[in-house]
Amino acid sequence: MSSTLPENQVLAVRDLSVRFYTYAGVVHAVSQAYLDVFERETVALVGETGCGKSVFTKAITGLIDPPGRIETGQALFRKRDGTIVDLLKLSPEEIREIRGNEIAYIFQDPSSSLDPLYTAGDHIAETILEHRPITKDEAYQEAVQLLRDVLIPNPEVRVKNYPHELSGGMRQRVVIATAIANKPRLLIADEPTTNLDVTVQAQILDLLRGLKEKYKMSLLLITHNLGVVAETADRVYVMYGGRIAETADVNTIFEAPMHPYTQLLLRAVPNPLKRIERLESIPGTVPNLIDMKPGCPFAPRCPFAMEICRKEDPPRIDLGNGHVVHCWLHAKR
Ligand SMILES: Nc1ncnc2c1ncn2[C@@H]1O[C@H](COP(=O)(O)OP(=O)(O)OP(=O)(O)O)[C@@H](O)[C@H]1O
Ligand code: NI
Repeated sequence: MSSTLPENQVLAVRDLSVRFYTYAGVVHAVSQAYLDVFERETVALVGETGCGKSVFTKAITGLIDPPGRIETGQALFRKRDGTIVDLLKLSPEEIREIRGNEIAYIFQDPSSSLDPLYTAGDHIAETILEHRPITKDEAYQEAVQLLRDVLIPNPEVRVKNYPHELSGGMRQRVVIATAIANKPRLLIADEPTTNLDVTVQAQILDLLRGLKEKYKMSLLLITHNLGVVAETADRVYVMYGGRIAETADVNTIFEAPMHPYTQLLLRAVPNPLKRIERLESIPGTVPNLIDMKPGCPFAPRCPFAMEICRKEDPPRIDLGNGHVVHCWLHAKR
């Protein structure tokens, strides 16, 4: 692939493979994965636990540590100044300059991203001062404004609060305020509502949607929750066993899914807007990604699996309008 991007594209990941070299064997966490994010869109990455969602997004933000290794891939990113960089080729200093700045990351476990010894304001100001040459006073003033943006009441008071003085929902709002402190072009949110109660979940999602518009960001949302996908996403990538199984716009995914895994996911949650459930209701177990053999990772659970599915990696079938499925069932024979 060349190192240019269409003007409205923020991110293009191609052929990303990440492995972990463990004593138990080689974990094929992500294999030949890809993803596009265009300006101001919300992209959802969905799939069962352990399918590689977090490793995928950590890889493109330089957060894979040994024994993990990026084996192949390219992740082109358009910076604010218009230049295009391959995130996978940057030095640790260069990627640190982008992370928390042009690309912000909300981690799966929000409580662990706040240090109990620092106030809400400290967290936000630190992120600002890491990337921008302004004074400490100015950074704390911005922190108050950011807390207001994430709809925390009495931000002048809250800015001085320590994490233990805040509720779970408030803590997540502080995490979000920190993430948007430098006006990122791309916000990656990894299960941003896990461990929050249902009403707070809805508020946090509303907040993210509002901030995305206000700050003109793109949002890459990792989730198990199809209700969240239906309400929030423009386009969807379904992952299974470290691979992309299917991608399409959100309506196509819900109305005309082509991959048997996507179809089963939707059957497990008949009305995604009404019944918000996790995706664990499909028979069989999630694949073991250790020492994977060729063939479709879903074949052992697939009701339609054919002989070839167990032997050869599925082909990429382009159905048009951005709908792509990786499945032997749809190959021309
Ligand atoms: N540091 C590590 N060492 C070894 N294996 C790892 C490491 N980190 C992740 N893995 C493995 O990589 C695979 C993908 O993990 P990942 O965390 O990306 O899944 P996920 O889709 O984000 O799951 P969840 O929905 O539970 O967050 C899993 O098999 C996991 O065990
Ligand atoms: Ni994860």
